[in-house]
Amino acid sequence: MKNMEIKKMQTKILPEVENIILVASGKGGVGKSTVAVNLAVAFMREGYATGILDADLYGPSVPMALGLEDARPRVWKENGKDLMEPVEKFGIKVMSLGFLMQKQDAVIWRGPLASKALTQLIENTRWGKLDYLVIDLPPGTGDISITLSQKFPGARAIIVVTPQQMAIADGRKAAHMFVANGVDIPVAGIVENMAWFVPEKHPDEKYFLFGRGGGEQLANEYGVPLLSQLPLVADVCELSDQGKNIFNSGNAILIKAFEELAQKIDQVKEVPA
Ligand SMILES: Nc1ncnc2c1ncn2[C@@H]1O[C@H](COP(=O)(O)OP(=O)(O)OP(=O)(O)O)[C@@H](O)[C@H]1O
Repeated sequence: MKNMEIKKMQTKILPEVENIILVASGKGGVGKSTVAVNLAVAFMREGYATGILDADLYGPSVPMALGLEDARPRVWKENGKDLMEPVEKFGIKVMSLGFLMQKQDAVIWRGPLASKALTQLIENTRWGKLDYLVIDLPPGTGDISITLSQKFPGARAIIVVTPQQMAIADGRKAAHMFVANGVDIPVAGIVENMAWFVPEKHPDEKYFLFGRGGGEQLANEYGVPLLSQLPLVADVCELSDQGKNIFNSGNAILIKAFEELAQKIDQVKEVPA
């Protein structure tokens, strides 16, 4: 399919969004939401109008990572439809099903219902004009991720993995999801999170706690770039617990890594034909 046709299909659903980046992982806990949130902030800092959609219906962690647990979007009716305005934080527009649920609610929808709820969330949110919409997918390769990938044929994906071999096997499934099931989403590259640990008092030492080379191996297998290797830093966990982002940390390595990640993704805007 030609670039223009792909763009046109995407345009129908979100006409005012220029670029969609799907952030995926083969399994939970690898740092997918952390990467999605901080990538969105990095795009905003590059001067782009940016939004983030938390599509992880079963464990929406974006509101917490942004300190927005109690936020509620403005909702109004138009032509019988409930429309919503995203919540703003750090200059980015944020939408999550978490905003519409009580904290103790557990989402027990099965696939088709969950996909329908998400579709409504996407279509009824008034994002306004955006250069980038970052979508934090649920972990794994379930219905929601596949439905969403089919909805946005003009999107690009990044896959977050940790360096160990087991994680690579999961990352491979995520990468495969974007080329199978009638989905044809280009994988922009791999992000290896928790690649190594650097003790604060010994910044020259690197400890490869979870093995090494996994991100590179997956990137080579799929012929895509290894976009970034992010170290394991205690700050990350503490910051997200406090609703802060990497750019509040003063951690020069992480700040540079996210700036470069946003710039690399931005350099290759065109969808390959
Ligand atoms: N580079 C890092 N260094 C230290 N802690 C990290 C790093 N990346 C993520 N974390 C922490 O690991 C935990 C899991 O991260 P996160 O919620 O982003 O993972 P996830 O892949 O989105 O998981 P899930 O899909 O299950 O929600 C969080 O507490 C987060 O703060």
